[in-house]
Amino acid sequence: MFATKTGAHLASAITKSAFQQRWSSAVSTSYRKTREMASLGGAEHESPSLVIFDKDGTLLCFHTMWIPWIQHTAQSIETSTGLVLFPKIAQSLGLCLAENKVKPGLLAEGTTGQIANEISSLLMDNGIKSFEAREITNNSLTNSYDKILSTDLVKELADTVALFTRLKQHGTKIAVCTADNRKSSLLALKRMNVDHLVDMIVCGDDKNTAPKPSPHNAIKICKHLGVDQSKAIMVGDTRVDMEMAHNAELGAAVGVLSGIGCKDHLHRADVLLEHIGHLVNTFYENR
Ligand SMILES: O=C(O)COP(=O)(O)O
Repeated sequence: MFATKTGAHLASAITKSAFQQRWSSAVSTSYRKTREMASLGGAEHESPSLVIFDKDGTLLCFHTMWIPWIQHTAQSIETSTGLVLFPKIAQSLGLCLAENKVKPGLLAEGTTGQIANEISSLLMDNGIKSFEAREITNNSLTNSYDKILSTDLVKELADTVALFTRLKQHGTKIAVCTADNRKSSLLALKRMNVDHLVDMIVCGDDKNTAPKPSPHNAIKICKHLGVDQSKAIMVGDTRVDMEMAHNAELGAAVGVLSGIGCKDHLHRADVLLEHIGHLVNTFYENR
């Protein structure tokens, strides 16, 4: 019902702003067609029953929170080891120091567990024993977490309260599926004033979960909320968000350009939006 697989390639030949207009109209046309066909067949147009949101880069500005986090972590590791490692850590996780921007990579797409493994391996490659490497990494990551949680590094990318309220008025369930830990995810949703509007949250450090792009978490959310996978859509800013949606056979993979991924990185998106503020216009008949 939500599959709007219009060609991502259409975009490549046109300029950015023209591209954005063309792309959204191409998407709407295709989506309209799907709806028209559905109503010709006597079926009512159906809006998504569930929207699964990625958190960082989709609801919140990625860079505002995660650049200070990795900077604190690297600083603490350098203090513990006496080695200059920040450039190597940045490179291995996908932080571009020249632009001070997070690029696609583990920092943007991985869980804290995956990031910890990467940093530990890097410390071992630099002569630190395995046990010590893990201990230094874990302590540095935890201290850095505590540091950023005590500051207000939540920068919203759209009016989340308005969007979530609108979705609820349409009877749509809302879930958040993030690589981030539960503690900071809950705090972020609370700071955004939307914690009471979210039906389910799946986080990177939850038991019985699997990192994106595994379909596991998306399927788990659909089952728990009693929604058929084809009636759910996934909204995210990275390749793994799009791949999780396809792997779980969700109704649509919706890419947003407000985070890490550019249009090339998000080439598997069925629908590409500037930011989540355009979601209702794209997917709902009565806005
Ligand atoms: O915590 C991260 O690194 C990414 O989190 P996200 O899955 O919400 O984008």
